[in-house]
Amino acid sequence: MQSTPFRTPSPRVAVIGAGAMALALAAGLAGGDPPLRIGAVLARRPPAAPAFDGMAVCADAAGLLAWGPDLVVECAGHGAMRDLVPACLAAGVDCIIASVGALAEPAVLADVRAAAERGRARLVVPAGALGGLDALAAARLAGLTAVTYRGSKPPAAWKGTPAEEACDLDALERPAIVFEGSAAEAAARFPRNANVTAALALAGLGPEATRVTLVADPGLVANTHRIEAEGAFGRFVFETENRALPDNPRTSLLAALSLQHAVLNHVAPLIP
Ligand SMILES: NC(=O)C1=CN([C@@H]2O[C@H](COP(=O)(O)OP(=O)(O)OC[C@H]3O[C@@H](n4cnc5c(N)ncnc54)[C@H](O)[C@@H]3O)[C@@H](O)[C@H]2O)C=CC1
Ligand SMILES: O=C([O-])CC(=O)C(=O)O
Repeated sequence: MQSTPFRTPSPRVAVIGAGAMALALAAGLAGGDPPLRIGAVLARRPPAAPAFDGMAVCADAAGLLAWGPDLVVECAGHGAMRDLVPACLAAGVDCIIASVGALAEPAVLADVRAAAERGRARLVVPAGALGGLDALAAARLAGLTAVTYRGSKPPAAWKGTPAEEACDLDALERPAIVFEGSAAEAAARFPRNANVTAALALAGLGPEATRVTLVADPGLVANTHRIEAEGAFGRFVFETENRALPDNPRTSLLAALSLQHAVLNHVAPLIP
């Protein structure tokens, strides 16, 4: 038998979405050691970037499933997560998702859970642009008392969001709070900027009790995420300053790398 660095000889990995994160994921996996080529993409139109060359292009969930993936990575948006991921899970295909914010809606979480149970498949929720969720999920087992999150991005990253109603993004001279509330509300109102708050809520205190502050800061070039957590375990503070992807100022490179790591974790026998 041919030797392979993966658990199966040729893992069949597909991606939903062909935007900034899918591009970074495809290029990252193909350039890795060992290289792993994503074989299929579900996209609204055939993607032009060379990173997608050679991939089967699918138009819908039926086409994707007909290609025969053993792993699907969603990086398209809340609508794609809600509409496409349950079908993949119900068909027995494991999924890794970027658009975690969709799970802050209890009905969507229930739907996805039921589909995964029906298909005996696994939904993987990566930390995305955040870090520290392994510690938070472990700490939760002994009880958490408070989890707060503060996410700060340059004004350009908040364009086209409700932050435009909170301040004049083009005229900001100092940091402005554009949202304060629960993770549930943050994930729903900022579907392209606050998926991390839903991942934090799932790992910790849930969508209502996780407190969120979102900030537009003209002094920043990086997307900054700060978590503070307290509970029976003690206390931790985790902060990361993330470079954005070249094709999307809202999305951190670390979010794409987190998906890449989750894919490798799924296909490799051992990965640190
Ligand atoms: N968990 C995390 O830390 C993060 C999660 N995200 C999530 O990842 C998503 C993707 O991020 P980017 O690649 O930066 O966004 P992007 O806007 O660059 O790309 C999204 C792509 O998905 C496509 N798309 C949308 N709905 C689709 C559908 N139903 N079927 C097929 N294609 C569809 C769009 O046409 C676009 O090409 C975001 O919308 C957000 O929900 C983004 C950043 C961080
Ligand atoms: O990439 C980031 O920094 C976070 C983000 O957009 C999200 O959670 O939706």
